[in-house]
Amino acid sequence: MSFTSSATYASLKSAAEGFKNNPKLHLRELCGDSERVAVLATTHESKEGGKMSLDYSRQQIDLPTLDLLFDLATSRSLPQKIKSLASGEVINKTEGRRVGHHWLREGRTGKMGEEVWGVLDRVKEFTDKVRSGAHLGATGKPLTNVVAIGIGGSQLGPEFVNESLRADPVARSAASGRTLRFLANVDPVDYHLTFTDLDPESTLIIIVSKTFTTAETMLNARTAREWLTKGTEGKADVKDVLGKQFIAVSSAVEKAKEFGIMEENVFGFWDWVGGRYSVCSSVGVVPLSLQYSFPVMESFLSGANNIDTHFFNAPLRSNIPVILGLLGVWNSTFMGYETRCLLPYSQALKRLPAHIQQVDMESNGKRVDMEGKELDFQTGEFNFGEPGTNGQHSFYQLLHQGRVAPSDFIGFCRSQSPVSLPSERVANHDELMANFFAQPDALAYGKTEKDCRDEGIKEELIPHKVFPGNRPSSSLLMTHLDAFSIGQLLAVYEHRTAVQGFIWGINSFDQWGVELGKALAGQVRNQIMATRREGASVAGFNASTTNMLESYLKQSKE
Ligand SMILES: O=P(O)(O)OC[C@H]1O[C@H](O)[C@H](O)[C@@H](O)[C@@H]1O
Repeated sequence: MSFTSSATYASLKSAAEGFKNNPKLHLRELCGDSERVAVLATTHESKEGGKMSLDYSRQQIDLPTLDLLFDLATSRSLPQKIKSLASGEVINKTEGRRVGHHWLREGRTGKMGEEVWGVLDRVKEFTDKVRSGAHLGATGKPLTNVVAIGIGGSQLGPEFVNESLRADPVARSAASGRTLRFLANVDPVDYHLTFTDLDPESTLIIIVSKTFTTAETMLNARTAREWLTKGTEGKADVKDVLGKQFIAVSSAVEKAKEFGIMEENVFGFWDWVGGRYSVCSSVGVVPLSLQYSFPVMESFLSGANNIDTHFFNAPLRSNIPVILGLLGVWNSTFMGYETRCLLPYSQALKRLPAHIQQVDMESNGKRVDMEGKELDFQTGEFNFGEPGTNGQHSFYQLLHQGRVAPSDFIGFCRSQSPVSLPSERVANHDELMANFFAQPDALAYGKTEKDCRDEGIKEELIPHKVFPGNRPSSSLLMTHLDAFSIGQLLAVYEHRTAVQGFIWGINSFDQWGVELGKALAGQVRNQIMATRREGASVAGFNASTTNMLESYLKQSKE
């Protein structure tokens, strides 16, 4: 039976209708029910990560709706689908692949332990040698600068983890004297900003590409190779420079070799690791171990594994990724909210929203079900976010008085870098967290006309100062943010995405929607080349593109 013709779908649809414009089901009322609040909360605890507490009492659900959501999970065979993911069935059917990013963090005794650790042992050996100075650049200088060139999943995950670790005391001290930069955009400005102040003799370049065909990455790779060889010209043999300072991470080892990278300099991974799920493979572990040391990355992998185990084993009602995924489906499919926000109250998580944007939108923005049948409902959400408190001074106006965007607030009990001034009423981290606790309530409760009158607000200003409230959010409170808990957080959001895809009945693990634009860009590239080299006139495009392209070719200089 199709998703939308099932009885559970109909019940949830009518439950959602009941929540609209019903003052009795306003969050102000629901949040006052302490019994309900106690049910809509769960905690996952681990020795290394401390507590991860999820409170979803500010979601527009009551207890009967919650039961319906768990019925939906069962009727959509969620437990069986989670099992198929864990056991390695070919669930990415359009690409004929298994989905095994969780195997990357299972440890030596895991299902793919031998293969995974075959690579990880090499990564450890290589990164230890670079960090200790046993492996030097071609002119004998220590390789203290690393540039990782990659885009999409080959950049966003590693960049998010890099930002998250920068202020962690253990990682920070391990990174002392080292720099790690990422180059993603094919825009030459990005290349310029990345390389301009680096010394080629002390720079190690990593080309990160699962396919080793991505146009942007390949052009940046050729450009960086040129920078490296020019910058060391006359000081060392080119072969030696490339052999010691130019390495690759890819699942297409042959292609990397064809590009000119020596086999011993290629760190592989497998086709069962999707690009956007690859940060736990060499994609993340090579650059981040160079920066922060292999043991730090091992701890990150253990954190992700800790949540994999939770996801694969915990009952649905206390399973954090399952609950978050069901809430995602509830808010988008039934309540009709098309957007959602990820709001970490942590500067270290400033790139988490960007990473999860790819994980989620590239996975679940689909138009057909697993069998290729066109869907009669929308899947996926627009995801965006910024760290708090910055977002509060930017787009929260819309969240409070404009459109509704269900939000996930993430906060930590301890700061990575505490600051406390004796002259201040609270420590700086407490000030941050005061906002973490206040904003969800402001969104949920709002401010009524009566509240405004009681405050003595002038009558004509009251409409402007009313907050409707009833804006849903969840809060995730964790003990601290370190390599382990970063891994946990990553896995929570990876699995949330899978849950939503499983419920919707789509393939969350392919991404055919990125291909068309790439193909058209190829046609434009050929035209630009023909015009620049042979003066060929623009042909084969629609009137709009022809006009704009002609204008571009006229105005731009090569
Ligand atoms: O790692 P690569 O093969 O270079 O791919 C880089 C990225 O580009 C593709 O277009 C996909 O949409 C992404 O999922 C992928 O992460």
